[in-house]
Amino acid sequence: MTYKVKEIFYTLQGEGHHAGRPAVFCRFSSCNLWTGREADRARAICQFCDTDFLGIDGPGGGRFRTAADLASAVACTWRGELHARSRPYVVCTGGEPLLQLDAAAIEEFHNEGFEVAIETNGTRPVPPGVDWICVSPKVGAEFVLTRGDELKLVFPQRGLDPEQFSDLDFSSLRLQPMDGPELLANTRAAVEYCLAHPQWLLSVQAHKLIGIR
Ligand SMILES: C[S@@+](CC[C@H](N)C(=O)[O-])C[C@H]1O[C@@H](n2cnc3c(N)ncnc32)[C@H](O)[C@@H]1O
Ligand SMILES: Nc1nc2[nH]cc(C(=O)O)c2c(=O)[nH]1
Ligand code: SF4
Ligand SMILES: [Mg+2]
Repeated sequence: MTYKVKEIFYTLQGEGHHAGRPAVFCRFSSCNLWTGREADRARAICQFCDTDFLGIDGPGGGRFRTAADLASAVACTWRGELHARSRPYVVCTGGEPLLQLDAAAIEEFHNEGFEVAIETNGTRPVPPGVDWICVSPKVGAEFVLTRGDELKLVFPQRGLDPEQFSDLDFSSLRLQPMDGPELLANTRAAVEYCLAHPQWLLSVQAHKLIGIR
């Protein structure tokens, strides 16, 4: 299996439950809910995406012929010291990582000593072995991943009531204001929602505020 990867970089997780945690981000190319081309955005199922995931031309990106090659590139990107309190951490994202991430890659990440997290839109099943599953459902897309660790809902989405999701089997529920022209209003609405529904915690995209990737 060849893996197509847009970029691999070391930064802090900016979002959700693990915000602030150092991680290697492995951004897989392509998504099943948008082509990634601006010309197609208005017809896409997911229209608010904040990410360039097209191609393999980002820092550390490329085609990796084997799972071991991919894991080795991720391991080379980790810059933290080894410490008993924390294992190296890789966040598999995209695009939609579940179009490519398979059991072999997860096993090789583990062999390199990594804890493996995923950011997914919830339309595909997760192979076994992933240590932290963060699901972010999109209105109009199928939704098969009804359990995981973290449900991170971009808010607001037209026709989507967070309470549709609050009884599902996730230990962490997050509302993340939709970035874009309405970010300020969306943030205010998300704050109000969390104040009234304390089962939901706010997720701000901290990396954007502090100017890291
Ligand atoms: C770029 S996506 C890649 C992973 C996967 N395709 C997904 O949608 O979960 C990573 C995270 O960014 C969130 N996201 C994308 N665009 C956003 C935006 N405009 N505002 C806030 N969050 C956004 C997604 O919902 C997801 O939680
Ligand atoms: N710092 C940082 N944190 C993130 N958390 C989820 C991200 C993503 O694009 O999946 C992301 C990202 O792109 N950068
Ligand atoms: S599902 Fe994720 S990667 Fe795909 S377009 Fe939406 S936010 Fe972007
Ligand atoms: Mg991002």
